[in-house]
Amino acid sequence: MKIITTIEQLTVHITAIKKANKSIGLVPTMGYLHEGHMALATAAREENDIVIMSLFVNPAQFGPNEDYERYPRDLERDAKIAEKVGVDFLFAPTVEEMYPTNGGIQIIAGPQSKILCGATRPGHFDGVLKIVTKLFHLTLPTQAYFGQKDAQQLAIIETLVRDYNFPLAIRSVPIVREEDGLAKSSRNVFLTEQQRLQAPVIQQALDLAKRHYLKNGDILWATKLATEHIEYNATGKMDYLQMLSYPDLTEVTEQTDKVLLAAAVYFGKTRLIDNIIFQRKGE
Ligand SMILES: Nc1ncnc2c1ncn2[C@@H]1O[C@H](COP(=O)(O)OP(=O)(O)OP(=O)(O)O)[C@@H](O)[C@H]1O
Ligand SMILES: CC(C)(CO)[C@@H](O)C(=O)[O-]
Ligand code: BAL
Repeated sequence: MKIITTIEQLTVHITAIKKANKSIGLVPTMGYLHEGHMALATAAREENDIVIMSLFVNPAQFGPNEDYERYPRDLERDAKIAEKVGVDFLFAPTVEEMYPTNGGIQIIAGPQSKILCGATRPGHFDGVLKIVTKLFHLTLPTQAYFGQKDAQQLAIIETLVRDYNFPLAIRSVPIVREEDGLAKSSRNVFLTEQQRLQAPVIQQALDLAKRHYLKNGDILWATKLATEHIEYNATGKMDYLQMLSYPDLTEVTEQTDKVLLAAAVYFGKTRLIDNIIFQRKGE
């Protein structure tokens, strides 16, 4: 595996790969790798000739009072993990390398970005689209891999790619969980022992809401029950727990096929997200 830190080096490799007519699988990450990222890389490894993983804590998607500074970083550790799962190129640029100028041109995400995480993190998805657009242009992937844990992000990136005719396919990978159901996340390292024990309530609550909704069809009641389940069983503070049509992220109606039940909960300063996606009329 080669570690690359500059756009110039990356371009040399991409040009050679394209010339050899090889397919490229891109796995964008912010590093501090865990089994969730490894599942993305494994899927990319199976489906492409060349796998490129990017590792970049993107300042553009963090708000001023968020955890950009304290986000966990460990390039040496990540490089070992990436190599093990068969990544060919690890692209780990600096902020100056990615954002050397600010010409003021922005990519603004649409209505899908104003709710759920976007309501709490204004501008977050604009920052995500900024970096993924750059990564798509720099790596020219045949396919790019994203996790369903960030279901809203996935839906917004799919919209960008569809509406702006990016010549690549978006591949989504199911959520990888700890044995007790907690979704794997780089931010889990920030949890205290007590918070870590409580954190699986998020998934339990989402399951409860799903079962209740499929039985009674009452969204308000299902989401209220699930919210209370978290509030009763954990010290975490609710950000949101909502049920929406997926992937458009609008209100659930009789026409809705797939439903997203998503939650974000603060454990101290650590904000965890999780979701489940299911057929409105049951599997
Ligand atoms: N548990 C998981 N299962 C599947 N995919 C995941 C999981 N966790 C992260 N991913 C995916 O990995 C990619 C990179 O995510 P990122 O580097 O932000 O990791 P993260 O663990 O989600 O970080 P954090 O939870 O702290 O935001 C994203 O496409 C994300 O959806
Ligand atoms: C897609 C991404 C790597 C862009 O910084 C990030 O939002 C993430 O890790 O999900
Ligand atoms: N996986 C989402 C990245 C973020 O929290 O900024």
